[in-house]
Amino acid sequence: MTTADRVQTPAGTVPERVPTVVVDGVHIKYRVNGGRGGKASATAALSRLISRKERKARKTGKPAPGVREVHAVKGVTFTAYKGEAIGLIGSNGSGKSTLLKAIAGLLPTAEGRVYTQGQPSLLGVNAALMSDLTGERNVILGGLAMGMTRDEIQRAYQGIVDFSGINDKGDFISLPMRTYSSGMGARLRFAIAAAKSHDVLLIDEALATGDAKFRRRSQARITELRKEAGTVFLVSHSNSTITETCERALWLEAGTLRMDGPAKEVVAAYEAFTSGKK
Ligand SMILES: Nc1ncnc2c1ncn2[C@@H]1O[C@H](COP(=O)(O)OP(=O)(O)OP(=O)(O)O)[C@@H](O)[C@H]1O
Repeated sequence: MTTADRVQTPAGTVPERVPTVVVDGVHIKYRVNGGRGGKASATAALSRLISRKERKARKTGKPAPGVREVHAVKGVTFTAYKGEAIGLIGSNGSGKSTLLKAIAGLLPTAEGRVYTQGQPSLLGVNAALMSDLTGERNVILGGLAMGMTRDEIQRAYQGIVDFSGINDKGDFISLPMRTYSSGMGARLRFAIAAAKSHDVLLIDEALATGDAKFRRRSQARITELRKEAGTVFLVSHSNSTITETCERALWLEAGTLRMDGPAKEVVAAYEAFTSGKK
């Protein structure tokens, strides 16, 4: 632990801040096949797969002809600490979801490193639940995917259903998830993820689709999760959700970190930027 990890409080005590996520000069690039002049056809793609140029490009790390590169995150650096809830804000396509996926270990970095303490869990709008299975089966599936035992899931089951509010207006939990509205699906996914304590919980827009009552429940649960020793990251386009849920915010714009600081200050600067853009 270095002195940089300790903060001098006004009372003169020096509490230890435990870093949970360190993002160090991270660049993330996507490679997209296809583009112009029929090069995106299946035949062209297949021939590229076996072409010498492609193989050579892979060796040199440069994109092959017909492969476009999207530089989504450009040299982002920050440290997150235990007990923090951090909001990620920024315009569409600024790299928020990409950064979250990299912290979750789902995307490789082109440059730089991501270090995490403990197991990161990404809760996205598209979290891997099965739309043909009932909500009930998905609660079990989601619980198992998070490493819970069947007994633990059974004990948590009613709490998850109540938290999600899925059954508030009838017995929807026994219907396939494909019959749910996007808000209902997002609420169930959040309720499943919130049933367990996480070292690092990454939430991508899940709260935006809920109604006011559900948002209040979620905010209360996020506060508890932070107390249970975790770090929470929350991507949202709702500035009020960010200021109500997080005390720190990171503002990404075009892949770079524009600002990192107290959520209220960062959101105010971002709002000034977006209103000035109109
Ligand atoms: N699978 C992908 N393949 C290629 N490019 C991608 C892919 N996913 C995202 N991108 C590109 O990476 C950049 C960052 O996208 P990302 O989804 O991380 O932004 P975001 O800030 O989460 O956006 P939004 O607020 O619209 O959800 C964009 O230019 C986007 O087009």
